[in-house]
Amino acid sequence: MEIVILAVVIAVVAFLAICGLVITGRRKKTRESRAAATPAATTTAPPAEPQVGEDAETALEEPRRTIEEVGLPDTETAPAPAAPEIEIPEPSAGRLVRLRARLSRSQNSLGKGLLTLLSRERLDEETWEEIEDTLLTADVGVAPTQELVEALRERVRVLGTRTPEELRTLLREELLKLVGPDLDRTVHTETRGAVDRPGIVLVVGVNGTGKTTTTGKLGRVLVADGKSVVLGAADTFRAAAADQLQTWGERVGARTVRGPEGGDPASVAFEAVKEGTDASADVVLIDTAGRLHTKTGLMDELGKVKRVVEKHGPVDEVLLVLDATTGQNGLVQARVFAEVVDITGIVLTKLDGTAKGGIVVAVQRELGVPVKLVGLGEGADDLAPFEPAAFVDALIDGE
Ligand SMILES: Nc1nc2c(ncn2[C@@H]2O[C@H](COP(=O)(O)OP(=O)(O)OP(=O)(O)O)[C@@H](O)[C@H]2O)c(=O)[nH]1
Repeated sequence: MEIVILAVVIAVVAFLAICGLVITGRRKKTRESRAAATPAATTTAPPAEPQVGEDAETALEEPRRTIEEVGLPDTETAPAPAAPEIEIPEPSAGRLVRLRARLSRSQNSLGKGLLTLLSRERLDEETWEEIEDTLLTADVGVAPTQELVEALRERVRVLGTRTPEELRTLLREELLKLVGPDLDRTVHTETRGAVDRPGIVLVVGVNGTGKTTTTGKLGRVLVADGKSVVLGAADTFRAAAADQLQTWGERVGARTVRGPEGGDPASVAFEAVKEGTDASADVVLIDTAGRLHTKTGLMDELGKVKRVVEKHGPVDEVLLVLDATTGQNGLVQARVFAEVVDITGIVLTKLDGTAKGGIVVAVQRELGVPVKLVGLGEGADDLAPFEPAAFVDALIDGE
């Protein structure tokens, strides 16, 4: 009997031991699988709220490489920086006709306005006054306006009948007379006489009128005409102006001579002509500074540039750049510059952005110097030789 009891106790103990082992094993498995899931959640999902201070999570960083482990780029096989591409500028002939839409868009009020007034049933005193006002608003200037109105009145009176076609022809002829169809508008880029040096062109004007841009664009016109050009960045007061000019030059393969910022503009101008001569270039274009602080200051600066350059020989062209949108203010600037240097030609920029095309007439009268070039946009080839007939046609015909 005792033996039977002992056997039952052993059996019960053995059963309990087996059950205990199975439960422990299951718990362990559950813990392991939870542990496996947890790290993945902390690395990928961002914390719901940003945490700061001690609560902040430490940034997870990639293992850093030491300097020895970081390889240097293979300089021998790395591609060399591409040389800037040389552009082929558009030929300058006929540009005004091609860009005429730009002009007429902004000048509509002048030509169209005049034709509408002239086509009225009765050309009474009031109408003639309105015609005068239209011309004055377009900055034609007082004296030229009176001349035009008088000439038109007389011709309309003599003509008697007046069809729209006749009126258009009359207006065209009278406007053309004012603009001056016979003035010499050649930009003189060639040396006079048998001298072995490049033509010298000085570009002057108040900063912001488009002087540097015009110098760059003119360089392109000359390159398009088959000439070799050296640019002189004598506007040393603004480093960006020299950079700007150099960029223009690089685009057409023209070299730019520049000096240190704040350096002597005259010495840069002198060097530019010297380099142009040594390189047998056809033309040297010199961009000058136009700080209109005082007339004497300007006179000193520009006068010196001109004098120093003239050690190489006479300057062939002095172009004054004027912003057409500045109206009367442009005329005041023109007067000051004309007292300081002998201007031989005018460049009117931003004619695409103004309805005051009459400034062409006014400024020519003021200085007795022809408009030779006009700026009709910010594009590289938007500088056009000025052609009076194409200009007047654009005023009258509009778009
Ligand atoms: N719409 C229009 N913009 C022009 C024309 N000519 C020049 N500009 C713009 O006028 C701005 C001034 O031109 P710049 O050439 O920098 O003027 P700047 O007189 O040389 O002035 P600095 O460089 O300060 O000496 C630029 O944004 C030109 O693109 C033009 O004919 N039409």
